[in-house]
Amino acid sequence: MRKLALVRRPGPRVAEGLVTHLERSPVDPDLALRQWQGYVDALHAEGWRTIEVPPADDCPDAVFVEDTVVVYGDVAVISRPGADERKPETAGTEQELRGLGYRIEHIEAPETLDGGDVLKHDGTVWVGLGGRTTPGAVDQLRTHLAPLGAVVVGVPLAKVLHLKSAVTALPDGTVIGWDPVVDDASVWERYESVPEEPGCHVVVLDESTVLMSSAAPRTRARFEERGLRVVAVDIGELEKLEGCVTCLSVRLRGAPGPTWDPR
Ligand SMILES: CN(C)C(=N)NCCC[C@H](N)C(=O)O
Repeated sequence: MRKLALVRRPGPRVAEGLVTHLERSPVDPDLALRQWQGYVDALHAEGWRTIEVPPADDCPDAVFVEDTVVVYGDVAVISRPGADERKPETAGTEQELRGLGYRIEHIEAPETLDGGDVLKHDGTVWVGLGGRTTPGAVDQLRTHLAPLGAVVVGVPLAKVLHLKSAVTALPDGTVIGWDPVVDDASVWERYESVPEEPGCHVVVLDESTVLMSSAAPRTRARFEERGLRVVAVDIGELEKLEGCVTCLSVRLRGAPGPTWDPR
């Protein structure tokens, strides 16, 4: 697996980020930046290289770079974020992925899609249909990804911001979720619930390693019991803005395109 990820450092207005399903609590921008740096350092320590997307400092939520794109194989589908404040965030991501040789597609108006609603595993792409992503955008995504063999499935989402606020997948494909915010766990053949909300978000670093929040120690212990190695990071300031570990990067694991330039 190629270990390369896009990240975007938090801007000066990060504390003004959107909150939808949480009570707003004060965010310390300096601590948020240090925690983001800790996340990036953890990726580097695990052998990942990172590329910083140019800042979008007028957009408080720009650090949640995952929401700006869906990358599958050599295609990058640039999102059209559901929140108007976030729409300008996509330009920098597009510029970076175009430079890397990805084939660029777009979610077109009036439809909207946030990358945080998209969970991929082994050829299946589940897309949460909640407050940010529309059914028409799921159809557009299917049009772009079906030629690559992906099966794109819309799933209900009412209780949280994004699909990946509720569920993510372990390296073996087991989907893990925090039951109180999962609308319909029967969507997944292999589903397991975890005991803590921040525990349902993992970033797969390799076949036996996951990155997760340090705010879920009981879930961490469970993952370790099943033989996974866990890298835990404190991203508390970003969690106050409904962020999680997945939102802070776009992992570029797919097959390189014909014009791929590893830089
Ligand atoms: C999987 N998740 C949760 C994400 N990919 N993104 C989180 C975005 C949070 C931001 N304050 C917002 O409201 O847009």
